[in-house]
Amino acid sequence: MCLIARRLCSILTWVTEPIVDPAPQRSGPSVVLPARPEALRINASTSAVIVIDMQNAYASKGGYVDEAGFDVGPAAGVIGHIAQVLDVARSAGMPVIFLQNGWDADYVEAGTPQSPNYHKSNALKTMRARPELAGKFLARGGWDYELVEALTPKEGDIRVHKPRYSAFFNSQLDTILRARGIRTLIFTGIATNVCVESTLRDGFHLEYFGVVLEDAVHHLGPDFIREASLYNIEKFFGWVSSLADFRTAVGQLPPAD
Ligand SMILES: NC(=O)N/C=C\C(=O)O
Repeated sequence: MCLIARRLCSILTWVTEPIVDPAPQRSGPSVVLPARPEALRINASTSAVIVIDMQNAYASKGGYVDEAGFDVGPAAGVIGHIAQVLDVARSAGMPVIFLQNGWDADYVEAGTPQSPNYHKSNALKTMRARPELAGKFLARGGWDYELVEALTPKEGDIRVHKPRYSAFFNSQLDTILRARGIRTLIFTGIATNVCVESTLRDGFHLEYFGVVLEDAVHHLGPDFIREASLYNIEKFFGWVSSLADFRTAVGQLPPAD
């Protein structure tokens, strides 16, 4: 009943609210993606799916966030939802960009005690508190840093390394997006309230239109933080949509060659 009401609400919003168009000069077919607070017009060449940090560190038992005491249980469902988003995007020829969070194996990129990251990173703090874990978390080349097997990139997908929460900081992301004329970023991944939100916020300041698919992300912390993050995004920084609406909308685009 609740689901039907939400779906009805999303359709009504779509019909009554204006449609935001991030790339009015585009050519070729486009579709309307229902979202809160307004629907957006998108197409395959000016949009990209951004997959934030779907690494063993964030989504697997025995990875960093599990060892640091966060709940990774819901990540399994999110992996399945992201896989569906990626299938739909690839079929339409929409770029898929995987972000991977972490540092070099010697942790030079992680920073010294003069870096806030050294003090706030729960990966670094957990390794300092438990020396038997030293070198295990988020080091390039290790299992923890790798993407979960179910989301192994396919031909044509792009991988981008990032050393801080925002994927725009000290990474190639902005250059890669600009070189392709991408204006709209469809966000999936972990964590809603940390790297997803940080990246969407920085994207907002760089003039990107950020849309979170609310059932293809997972948060770190209590459930209220998910609500707070989605509220912030819907109200101030971007738009909130869902896997079902993405599938229905983007599924109407012609298949990629
Ligand atoms: N991917 C993330 O949202 N990461 C959050 C915390 C961390 O990397 O320590």
